[in-house]
Amino acid sequence: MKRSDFPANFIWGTATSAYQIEGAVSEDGRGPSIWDTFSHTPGKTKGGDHGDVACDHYHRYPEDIALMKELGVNAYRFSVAWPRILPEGRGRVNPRGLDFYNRLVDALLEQGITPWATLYHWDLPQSLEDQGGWPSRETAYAFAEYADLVTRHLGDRVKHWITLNEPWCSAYLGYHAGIHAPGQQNFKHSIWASHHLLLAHGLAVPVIRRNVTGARVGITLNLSPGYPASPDPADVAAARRFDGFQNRWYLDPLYGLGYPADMLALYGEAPSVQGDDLITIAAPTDFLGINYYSRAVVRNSDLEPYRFQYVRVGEEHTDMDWEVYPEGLYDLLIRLGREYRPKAIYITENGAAYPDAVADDGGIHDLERVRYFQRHLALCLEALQHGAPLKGYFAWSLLDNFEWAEGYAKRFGLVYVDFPSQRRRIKASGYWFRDFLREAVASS
Ligand SMILES: OC[C@@H]1[C@@H](O)[C@H](O)[C@@H](O)c2[nH]c(CCc3ccccc3)c[n+]21
Repeated sequence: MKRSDFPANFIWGTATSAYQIEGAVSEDGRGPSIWDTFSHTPGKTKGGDHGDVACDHYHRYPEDIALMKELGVNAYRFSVAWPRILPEGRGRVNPRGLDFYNRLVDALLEQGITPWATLYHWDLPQSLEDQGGWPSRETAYAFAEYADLVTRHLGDRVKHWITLNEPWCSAYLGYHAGIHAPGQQNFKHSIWASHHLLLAHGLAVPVIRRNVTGARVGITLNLSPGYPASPDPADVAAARRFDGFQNRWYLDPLYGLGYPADMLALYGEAPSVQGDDLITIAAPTDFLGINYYSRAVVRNSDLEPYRFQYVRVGEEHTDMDWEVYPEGLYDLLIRLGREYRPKAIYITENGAAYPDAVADDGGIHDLERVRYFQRHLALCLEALQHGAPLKGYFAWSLLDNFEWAEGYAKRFGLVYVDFPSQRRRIKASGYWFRDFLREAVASS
């Protein structure tokens, strides 16, 4: 499989997010986010890690753009930090926050790299959380105001916009599982949060289109195909519930189907839908972003409210203990193409954590990660050849970075970061990706 097997206009990129790489959390007027609060709360992140410095990208972005150039990517997916732009979430604008993204975008364009901006990658301004956070409908309106401000300032140069990164994570991990910021464990709040996140997306789509000539707008979802652990009908039903919990709860409203009836019945908790919300949420988009890492295998369980249990399967697992299962990406792409018929699909994240180390020769020989990329790209190609509307691929991630609750212990980068010195080193996977993009590799 080689680059020229893909369409000539296929987008090849790397992805990051603001809180995971920027650092400079109190510089140039940035306000606190829920991840500043959460990561500084004892016990919430591995080793008490936080994003205060991270990859110091706020200062080192020219060097990081040079790395993207060396890898040969033609696009870069980053996120805009809401608390840099509006330190209190709404109202007072921080011009130095906007200036950073102006500098970043101009530097990318200068290198011929197309900027793809995610408006929200989990760093909700703390003051909005203090006023209710995503369980409050007001936060959806605040997001639309934020989207308006950012796209008015960057929309002349940034044409590709992703409203939200993974609303499932913000709602479920943040408000029910409690393992992500703000760390609540309240099922009802997580359902309300999911609705207000989708509403925020729907409110922002027309705002972005109004502000950006030629805008291409979409949302990024973390989707996982669910497989029953056995042919037992109870396990098959559990897999359907998993699919509703992880995938259909978001896909159905976004594609005009409303919330899935089986899940509404299961939850017994209706989202706080008002008026035309479902029409707003189903605003037509230009693409669907998918973050794919692995599949789920589940069996039946009495565990309320989802009533499924994960089953650990497979021979190969990454450092996150996620099964390496590229076939799941193929199945997912084919299903989405058939069932939801998005105009275009971009893999906005795909990658793997492995315990990378600098070898005696100074290299990082992450051959497992090379293999992970090769296998997943091969299945992307197969899905594309079988009709999936796949138009691009962003590797997660450009740099080793702050991996949320796992802190800096989990490395996903094509580029190794030695955090004490901030020195970057391209890993074997980075060189492989570079050669793949240059078409210098022998076709495998
Ligand atoms: O965990 C690797 C990446 C994160 O670094 C990204 O910020 C985030 O967009 C992202 N999503 C997923 C899949 C969903 C997930 C995220 C974190 C923890 C568990 C599941 C994996 N990743």
